[in-house]
Amino acid sequence: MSSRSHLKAESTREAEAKSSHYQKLANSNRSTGKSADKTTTSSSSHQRMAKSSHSPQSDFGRLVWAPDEKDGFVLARVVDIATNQLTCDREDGKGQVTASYDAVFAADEDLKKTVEDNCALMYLNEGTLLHNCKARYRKRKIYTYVANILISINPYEDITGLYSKEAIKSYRGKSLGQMEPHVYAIADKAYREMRRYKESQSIIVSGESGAGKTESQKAILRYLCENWGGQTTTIQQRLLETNPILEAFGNAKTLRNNNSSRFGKFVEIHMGNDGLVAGGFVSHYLLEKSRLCRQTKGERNYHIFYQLIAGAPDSLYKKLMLMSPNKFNYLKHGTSQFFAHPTAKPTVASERLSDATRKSGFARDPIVDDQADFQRLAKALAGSGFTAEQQNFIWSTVAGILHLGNITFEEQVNDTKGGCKVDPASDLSVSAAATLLGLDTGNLQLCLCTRIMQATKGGVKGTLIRVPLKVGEAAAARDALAKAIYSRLFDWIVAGVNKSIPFENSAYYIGVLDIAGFEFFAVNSFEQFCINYCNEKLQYFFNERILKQEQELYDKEGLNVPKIEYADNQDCIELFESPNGLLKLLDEEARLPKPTSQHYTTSVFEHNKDHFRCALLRSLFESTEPKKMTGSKLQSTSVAAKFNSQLTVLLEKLKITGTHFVRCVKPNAEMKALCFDGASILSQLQCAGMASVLKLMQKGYPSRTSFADLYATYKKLLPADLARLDPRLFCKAFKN
Ligand SMILES: Nc1ncnc2c1ncn2[C@@H]1O[C@H](COP(=O)(O)OP(=O)(O)OP(=O)(O)O)[C@@H](O)[C@H]1O
Repeated sequence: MSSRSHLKAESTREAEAKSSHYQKLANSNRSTGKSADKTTTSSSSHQRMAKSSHSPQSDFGRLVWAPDEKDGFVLARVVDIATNQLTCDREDGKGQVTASYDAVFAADEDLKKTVEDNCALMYLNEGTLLHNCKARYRKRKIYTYVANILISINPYEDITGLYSKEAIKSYRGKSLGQMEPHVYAIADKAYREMRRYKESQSIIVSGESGAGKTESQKAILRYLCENWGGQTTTIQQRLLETNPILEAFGNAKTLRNNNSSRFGKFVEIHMGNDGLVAGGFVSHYLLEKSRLCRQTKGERNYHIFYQLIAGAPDSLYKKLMLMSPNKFNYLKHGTSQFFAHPTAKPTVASERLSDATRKSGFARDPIVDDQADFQRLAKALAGSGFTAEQQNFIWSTVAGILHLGNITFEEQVNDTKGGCKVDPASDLSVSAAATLLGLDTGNLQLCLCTRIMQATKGGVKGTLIRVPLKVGEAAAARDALAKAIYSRLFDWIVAGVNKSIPFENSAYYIGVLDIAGFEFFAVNSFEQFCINYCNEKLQYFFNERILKQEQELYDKEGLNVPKIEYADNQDCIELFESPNGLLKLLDEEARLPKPTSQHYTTSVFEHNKDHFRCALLRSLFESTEPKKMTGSKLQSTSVAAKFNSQLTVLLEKLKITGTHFVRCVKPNAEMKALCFDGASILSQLQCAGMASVLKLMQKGYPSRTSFADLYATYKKLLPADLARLDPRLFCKAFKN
């Protein structure tokens, strides 16, 4: 479990952090097998409870963290103690707070401390965690540990030297806690454990949109490539170039993040037996397709469209028949303002600019620069082995999709079947789309205005019939075609990227999972539904790996630590996955001749109305066998089913690797540098399971050291008889 080097690290820490905690949850994933040569020690101070639940009278006049809607917690002094609640005077003079005992946490001991690992505080709870993170964040220290889980709070500004080459070198080979908390330290730990245990590792980076997941993932990738890139620079260069490629096609400006990844990814960095980077592999999940045809006000389509318009050389621009973003239906509903780096002087020709860019200039962002990013993308594609012909195919397909979106339809007045035809005003768009997508213009027109049906009765069974589409249906078919082309293009590009970073010589890998976090919107899209489901699964994995296994270890070692209750979300996962759950019913609905949201929700409620009540009883009667699909209208795998099976594969991978967690936090909704919105941050930390971890640490054994280290410390002072014992037996004797 813990390692020798962690104890060494302790001596380099500040006095206040004396009881080193870096190791506590340390690889609780190893708690069963590889912990045999480890033991635990406890710091008795941590056994004291923080809450004011003990001896109420002694709490009178005490400084506490009291809940606050805006700041999460405020400092306050207990002035009244009632049966179920406390009343406190706020220290900022802004009145009183009345709250239940459970919601108030002792503050007096740790007020002036800021510690690298939150577990080094006297009281481990949400109040002290938030305070510690805030105090550190003010000093531009964005990283804090809770045990060996890293909390990373987005600074929204470049912090000098934080990711420099020197920093990369300085973390190499250092145990967690020897250096300031950093995502590099987590990457290094993963690397060392991969080598030590000869086992692949995963780093799970989570957090809501804009929290900094992608930037963390990139930092980890850079760290590994820079330190263990090996002799040949090609592979590491290609690995690093996956980012501009994936971001161009899979990232977009949203209201929450100018460079939001609209897909999930698991990037494996493969290492050979020599410990050097040997290749890589990117798995991607659930690209948000709805964005392709329509964007929320203030958001954009995928970066590639703007990059191409802003950055394509004149000849390519003409060949692709490009225009200003305002002239494309798939771009003009969102914001079509171009982006540039704050210091850049873009040279985009004025006819390419959108009205918004002409009026307000370029939006500035250090990460998104449409014109320059096009050059970067072309270079990255070439570097990743995409030939000139393949690149042209990509540009043509992207432009073809834009022209496809400009095709509109009108009713066929004389058509008795109520069919439609392509609006003559969009003839040019049809021919441009057909040319660029390599299709026949007439055929494209026909396919957009009709659908093919196979007769199942009457006439000659099996005959294919063309059924005319109404205007709305044809528009929907056009959008579906655009989305299908784009998502297949994305798959093809990722496959090409993977081909460029082969990993035949791989012994193990370090996988970095960057997947969008929980989000809650007034109207949740299907994609968000899937993402939330995925997050429930990951949270379950976190609970199992960190909370459950840690408690099992305490049980196994007979440590008598009281059980910590944590929110078990198995119920919620079953609601998605059970034979009558949300996913299965969705597939069934899609197979109906006329599926409706109303019918779907009704059947979900009907089948699951008692879901959270009589789960046990129901399980006695229910078959766990999934229902067989019979004579279906829908032959292909649904998006939900595909995502579900991808998720199963992913979780299987995570289960057999050592895991490390980076919890990213978005500090404020305005994307402002160093602005700490306490309430929102607290809620993110709670969702990430940090409150439960702290509870466990408070009651459990946050400090650990190996038998070997304890033995080495005391050996010289002991009589020869005892010193002869092997470390494990020695520790046993020592304990008794
Ligand atoms: N460590 C950092 N230092 C400086 N700026 C950062 C850092 N991390 C994130 N940012 C800023 O925050 C923005 C959002 O970060 P990022 O794209 O990594 O978020 P995300 O969690 O991946 O969001 P999404 O889920 O929407 O993809 C970045 O574009 C960058 O401007």
